[in-house]
Amino acid sequence: MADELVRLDDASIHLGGQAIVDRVNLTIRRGDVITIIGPNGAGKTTLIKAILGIHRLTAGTITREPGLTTGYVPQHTHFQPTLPLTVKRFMALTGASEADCRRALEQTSVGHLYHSTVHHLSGGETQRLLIARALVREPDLLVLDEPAQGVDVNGQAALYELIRELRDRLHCGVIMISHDLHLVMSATDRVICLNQHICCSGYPEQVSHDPAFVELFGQHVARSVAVYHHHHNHDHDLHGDVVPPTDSHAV
Ligand SMILES: Nc1ncnc2c1ncn2[C@@H]1O[C@H](COP(=O)(O)OP(=O)(O)OP(=O)(O)O)[C@@H](O)[C@H]1O
Repeated sequence: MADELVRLDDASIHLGGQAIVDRVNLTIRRGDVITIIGPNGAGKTTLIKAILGIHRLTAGTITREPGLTTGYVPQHTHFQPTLPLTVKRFMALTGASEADCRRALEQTSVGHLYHSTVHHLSGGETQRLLIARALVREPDLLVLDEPAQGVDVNGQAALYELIRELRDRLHCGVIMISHDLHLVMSATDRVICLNQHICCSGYPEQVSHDPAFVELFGQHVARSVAVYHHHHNHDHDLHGDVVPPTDSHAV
């Protein structure tokens, strides 16, 4: 199918004799922003490593678009504190040209930090630097493992906004793992709830009402996510005043 970047059919990964990922079916297309949620140890990182080709499937198939390039932001990046490392040097380690490094840094709005030391960056700046590194090869698919970790709440919303902007500007696909359920529900097109197998998946609002989601995250979380992702039950006129909904908006 057109724009299909990666397709998993009944994909399983067994590690140490256990099914860590169990018969997952998933298609990622250009333009998608897909978020994987699920409890600790659910196999989320293992699944995205399979998408990247780091883990081999033990059953099922994975099909990648020929010539697919991926950009990856791993869950843990440790900067050695005893080594003074500048943003410039960190980006140069990718082997990309200075122009490409600078372009990627501009794309994540941290171009002004080119000569800064990586240890002095804030949580949000660090994550933007890591996304910039993943962008230097102009990936078809951006794979992000908890991109908002270490970022304050306002910064998290801005980061998810950036990810959507990058998807629009670069016309790539995005698959990410997140634990920030509220932000996920507002910033993603499709949610996959993983607990070895896919418990439920779909548009954020569908998923938040799914019994499997409620079972995994509890009534309280499900209710708060559903409230957060509310429908407007009214429209506004040209002056901003509230008016009854038109038929096309009625829910
Ligand atoms: N090489 C390995 N051999 C055996 N078990 C492994 C291996 N790698 C990971 N696991 C196990 O697989 C399970 C899933 O790990 P994974 O990191 O994919 O989970 P996760 O959903 O990303 O978790 P978290 O949200 O805590 O990051 C864990 O129980 C982990 O201990």
